[in-house]
Order: sequence, then structure tokens, then C-alpha cells
Amino acid sequence: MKIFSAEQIYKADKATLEKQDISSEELMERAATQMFNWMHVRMQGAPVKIHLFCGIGNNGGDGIALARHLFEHGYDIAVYVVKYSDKRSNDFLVNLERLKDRKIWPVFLDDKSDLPNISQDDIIVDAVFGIGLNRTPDDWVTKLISHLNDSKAFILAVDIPSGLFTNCVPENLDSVIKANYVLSFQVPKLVFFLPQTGVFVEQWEVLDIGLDSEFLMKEETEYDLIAKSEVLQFYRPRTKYSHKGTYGHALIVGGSYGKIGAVTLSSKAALKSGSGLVTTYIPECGYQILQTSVPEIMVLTNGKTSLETIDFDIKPTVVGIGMGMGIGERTAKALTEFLKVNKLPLVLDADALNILSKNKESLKYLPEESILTPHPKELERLIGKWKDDFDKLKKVKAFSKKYKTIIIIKGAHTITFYQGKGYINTTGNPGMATAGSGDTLTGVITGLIAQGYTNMQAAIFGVYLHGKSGDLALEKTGYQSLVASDIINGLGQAFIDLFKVPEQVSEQQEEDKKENVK
Ligand SMILES: NC(=O)C1=CN([C@@H]2O[C@H](COP(=O)(O)OP(=O)(O)OC[C@H]3O[C@@H](n4cnc5c(N)ncnc54)[C@H](OP(=O)(O)O)[C@@H]3O)[C@@H](O)[C@H]2O)[C@H](O)CC1
Ligand SMILES: [K+]
Repeated sequence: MKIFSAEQIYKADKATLEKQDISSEELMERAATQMFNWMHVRMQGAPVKIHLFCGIGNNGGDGIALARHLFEHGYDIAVYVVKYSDKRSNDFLVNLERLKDRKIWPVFLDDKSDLPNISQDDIIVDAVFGIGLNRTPDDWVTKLISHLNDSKAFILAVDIPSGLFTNCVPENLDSVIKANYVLSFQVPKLVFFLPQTGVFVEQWEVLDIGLDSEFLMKEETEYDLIAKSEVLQFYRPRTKYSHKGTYGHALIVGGSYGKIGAVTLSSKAALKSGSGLVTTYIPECGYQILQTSVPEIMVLTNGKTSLETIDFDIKPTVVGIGMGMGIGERTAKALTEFLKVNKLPLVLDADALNILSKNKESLKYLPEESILTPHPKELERLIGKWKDDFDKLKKVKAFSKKYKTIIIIKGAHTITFYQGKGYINTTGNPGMATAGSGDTLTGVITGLIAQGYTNMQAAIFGVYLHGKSGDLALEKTGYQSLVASDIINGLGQAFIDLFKVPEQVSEQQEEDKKENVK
């Protein structure tokens, strides 16, 4: 799914109005109807107080139009207009008149108004600001927003939590609504997926308001959201007359005394993600550990307790390197020397990245499209400190462009970055914040490249599979007990899950939905 910027959404609006020959007010009516249906299906007329806080722009207009639908279906509503500006959007005014025609009089709030009473059992609809927010809200609006957050009532945000910008991190986080649920029109917003701003979005869902499909399809975006349908197109089925040679040979390089587990996990993950052969290149101290714990894997050794040279006479398809490798002088030199002569595709993790951070001139030896999988600290060593999430994205983009590398920013929503574009993953969970989880990811990606996926496909698909496997494992382990081995063991189910059809909405449910619109 594409993630549009605010400018692109306004462009999509314009294209839709022209193409479908409808007015902007009709588009607003679609948005309000969709939100009403969403609420009505869940609330079934429940006598819960619904407080609708509406701004004076189109986000506010959406809220006012929703209030009308709720009123007409007998819901107990209170409508507030937050007068943060003297301006009024046209569609807001049209809908305000329609509400007044039905004898509903909103409470107008300004800097002198008392804060309204809200019980924690009530529902708040947040339609104060939408994607048009362009400056920090005034203090009194911030106070109102904090008051709504403190009420403990369930907050349903219209399009985007009020106070969140679409393209930067707010200066004052008290001015942002903490939404329990966001109903976002047509496309999710980038800020839903970044650590500093994503915390304001507990859950989100996209409502289809019928924006022009041709525009949506053609418009190029800076970010894409990656879910099952996006990765399915990469999947390479196995053919009957194939053999293990068809699926490549992954070489996993790393390990040092006390850190053989890291390479063991990567090697096993490469095997379990489908690499035909896997060889692990480790210091001697790891030989028995590897051979005993993963008998399917071949082992080459060098150095006693850490790698001293990286030099092999096998012909692997791809090399995954760095896990548990250490950053000792000899190992660092071995890596640099290896990079100077290497022509194979590379996945670099952990200490390989730490060594490169200290010798940035060696980055020039990386083949194009090498994959770097840093965790936040490793990323900081590579690109320097960042001011906030947007600054981080900017720096990653510049780094990836300069060195022509694919960078995987690991996090709750891992982002794979290449050629100025970010691919945001949707699988995974906090249980995966555990030792060895990253080593496993490197193994999965290396294993996918071995069997013929392009580096970009392997990066995006690998991140997805790794997260999915963690999600499936979670069902058995819970968050605390999920360990990296569970992620490896769940990989098979993650592949199988690709072909599970999502539950279909029954015809009756569809009928009920239509009935509710009437
Ligand atoms: N295609 C769609 O997704 C549709 C979305 N809809 C809804 O429309 C909003 C966006 O509406 P818009 O009117 O553009 O913007 P807002 O409602 O967010 O803001 C209104 C104006 O408020 C001013 N502003 C911005 N920041 C502040 C501030 N801190 N304090 C005071 N005022 C502020 C700004 O105007 P200025 O001229 O004063 O700069 C805003 O324009 C979208 O989110 C959806 O909810 C449509 O209903 C259907 C199509
Ligand atoms: K909002």
C-alpha cells in the first residue's frame, strides 16, 4: 500500500473531484458515511455518550457531518466546535448548517471556555485538526487536547490524531491526541509508523472514500507499506525438477569465543528460509558447537577464538557477515581485506557494521545493493546522531545514496531504504526485541538471496517473513518468552501463511453494512 504525503492527498482529492464530477462536500459526505458505518456496526445503537470535537477546517467538517449521521440514528451526542481560528472551510460551514437544521447546537470553545466534562466511559471523536495542521496549536488548544487525553475515554481520531503533523515531529508532544483508534482516509500516514509519532496511534484502519484509483495507482510515493499482498508477488515457487544446487549456497561469516550462538542462529535461519546449502565460516572454538547444533550445515574455520583472515575456496552465492564477529584489530583487518577482493552479494550486520563505522573509507568496497541491517546504536555509529525520526530518515537516505547500499532500519516498523524510497514493514511484535533476533534476520535475508531473490526482494521479503514468524511464535510463547530460536522455528509457518486466504466477510454482513447506510 502506498503512503502519500499530505500534498499528494490534496492532489488525489482534486483529481477525484474532476474525474468523478463530484463536489468536495460530496467527498466529505463519503468520508462521514464510512466513519458512521464503522461506528454503527460496532456500537449497534449503544447508549454511550459520544463527544465530537471538531475544528473549523475539513477535518472538523468530517466530524460535524459524522455528528449528523449519529444523531439521525439515535446516538447520544455532544458537538463542540474548537475555534482555533477565525477562518471556516466551506464544507465545514455547509455541514454546520445541516446540523443546525436538525436543531443541534454545538458548543463553541475558545481560549476562555471551560473544559468540558468527560467521563471515562464516554467516547471522544477527535476531528480538531487533520492533515492541514501547519503550526503548533495555541496553548489553550493544547490544554484541551491534554484534557481529552487525560479523560481516559476511548478516542477515535478522524484521519490522523489532532496535533500530529504529516511531515515532522511535533515540538510539544502534549499538543497531540493519543488516539485509541484512527480512521484514516484512503491511505495511512507515514507518522503512524515512526517511533516518536507512532505512539499516538494505538490502532489504525483505512477507510476507502473512493479517491480516483488511476491517480492512486500512478502516483509514485516515497514510502510503501509492506503487507502480505506486497510480498506475495516476490514469492518464488519451487519446481519439481530442482535440486539443492538450484537454491544457492549461503556463506555465514562471523563468531568469536562466547559469541558462536549468533552465527549459529544466522546459519540456521539461512537454512530454514530455503538456502540450498549453508556454510558457516567461524573460528575453531565454534567448530563443535556448530556441527552439533545444526548438522545440516558445513563449517570452515580460521583463527582460534576469532577470525584472522576471511579467505575461502568455495563458491557461495551470497555472504552474510558480522554476527558475533568481534571488532578486534586482526578481525577488522580481515574484514577490510575481504571486502577489497569480494565480488559476492553481501548482507552486513553487527560487528561488520561496527568495524565499517570506524573505517568509513572501506564502505567504498561494498558491492552495489549490499544490505546493511543495523540496530539503532549501530545505525548511529554509521550515520551519526539524528535530531528526530525525520532527521534519521533524511540521513539514512543520504547514506544509502552515497554508498549505493540497502539499509534496513530495524524497529517496531522496520524500514528498508534504497534509492530514496522506504518500505515500511507491518509484521513483528515487541516480543522480538530479544537477543539473537537480528542475527536471525540476517540469516533469513542471506538465505533468500542464495535462492535467487534479488537483494531488494530479499530485504523486504526477509523483514516481512521474520516479523510474521515472530507473530506466529508469539501465539505460543507470549511476549516475554519469545526467543530468537522461536522465530527460526516459525519460519515454515510464515511461508505457509502467505497462502492463507483472509477470512471473507459474509454476504449477510455486507448486506447489513448497506442497510446501515440508508
Ligand atoms: N482525501 C481525503 O483524505 C479527504 C480528507 N478530508 C478531510 O480534510 C482534512 C484536511 O482538511 P483541511 O481543511 O485541509 O485541514 P485541517 O482541517 O487539518 O485544518 C484546517 C486549517 O487550520 C489551519 N491551521 C493549521 N494549523 C493550525 C494551528 N496550529 N492553529 C490554528 N489553525 C491552524 C490551517 O489553515 P491556515 O490558513 O490558518 O494555515 C488549516 O487549513 C483531512 O485530514 C480529512 O479529515 C475531506 O473531508 C475529504 C477528503
Ligand atoms: K483529527
